[in-house]
Amino acid sequence: MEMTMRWFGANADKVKLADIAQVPGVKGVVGMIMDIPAGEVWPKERIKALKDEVEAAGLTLKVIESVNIHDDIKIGLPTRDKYIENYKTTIRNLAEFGIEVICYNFMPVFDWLKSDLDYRLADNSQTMAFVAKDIPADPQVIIDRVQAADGGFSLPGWEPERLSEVKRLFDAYKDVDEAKLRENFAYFLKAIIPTCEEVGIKMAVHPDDPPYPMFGLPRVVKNRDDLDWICNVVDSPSNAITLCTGSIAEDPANDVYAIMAEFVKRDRIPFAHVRNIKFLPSGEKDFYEAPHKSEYGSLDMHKILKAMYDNGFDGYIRPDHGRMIWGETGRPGYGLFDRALGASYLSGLWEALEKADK
Ligand SMILES: O=C(O)[C@@H](O)[C@@H](O)[C@H](O)[C@H](O)CO
Repeated sequence: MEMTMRWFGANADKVKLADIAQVPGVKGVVGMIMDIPAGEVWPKERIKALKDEVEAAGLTLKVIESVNIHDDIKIGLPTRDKYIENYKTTIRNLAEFGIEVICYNFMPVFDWLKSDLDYRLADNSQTMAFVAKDIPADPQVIIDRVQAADGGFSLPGWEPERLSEVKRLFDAYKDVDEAKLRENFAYFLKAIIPTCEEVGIKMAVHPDDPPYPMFGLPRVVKNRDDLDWICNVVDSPSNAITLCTGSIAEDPANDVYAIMAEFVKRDRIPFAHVRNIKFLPSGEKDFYEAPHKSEYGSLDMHKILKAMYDNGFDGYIRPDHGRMIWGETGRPGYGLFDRALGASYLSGLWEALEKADK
């Protein structure tokens, strides 16, 4: 297991690499080049510059999150082949600089969705929440809300230039139902996984967040059976999963512990986002993002890490969204302090699992 933290790049993150390097247990960063639009090739010199910068801080760069998938691929337009070729070039370029895992998602239009980016806990820490009745019927309302609360940092998957086109995008998806989205997903995987195998990269899909349809858009990475379908559609260790415990557990019907155990055992989880959520009494699927430690949320983090440990997990972990605490401001979910506490806590649990085993 190697502990990492996500970093958005010097121009896009308030958190400094030097600060991440001081977090006990954290060995690497999960990197990103925010200004390359989905569909374009990541040039070698940009990747090299990122890697050099990360390594100069004493950290490793083995995981990229995300190389986003152009909507034309998800919609299945004829232009998709051009974007798939670009994606393959990016895979080759990343492999050349030692990248092992690419995290991505296959959600139409939006990345993750929350109703509240400034949800206050009793201790006045600031977190994010999903309360179904507060999700407006008009997606534009939620876009405006996210952009008003993003702390001045465009949130991953919520880049203003894409979302300005949201009406056109919704229209383009009108004939894409779940079966069609799956077909387009299979087409994409069949095209890129041979390249991944050749260069030694694992593509690791992130579960839909939340793991059920939103705004009438289909979703196909929602539960155990979807993950099984993905693993089987191209049966290769290069076709893998970023298991995000928070996202998958947002549907109480999903057994996060069993899903983790099964897919680690099948050697399909090279990267995990480990976070806790706390269900709210207001609705079956309402929750807020809790501090990582088990006692604050609805998930048992020891049980999650034990499912990973017992089944031979040897990939990368990162703490996930943290609260804003101690006066910190910045990109919602991605401050330094609470994620550092999360990383430390998860590392401690992992040490205990290792020692109990000896
Ligand atoms: O919620 C988050 O912040 C992340 O987990 C996602 O933005 C994640 O990076 C993507 O869904 C993967 O492409």
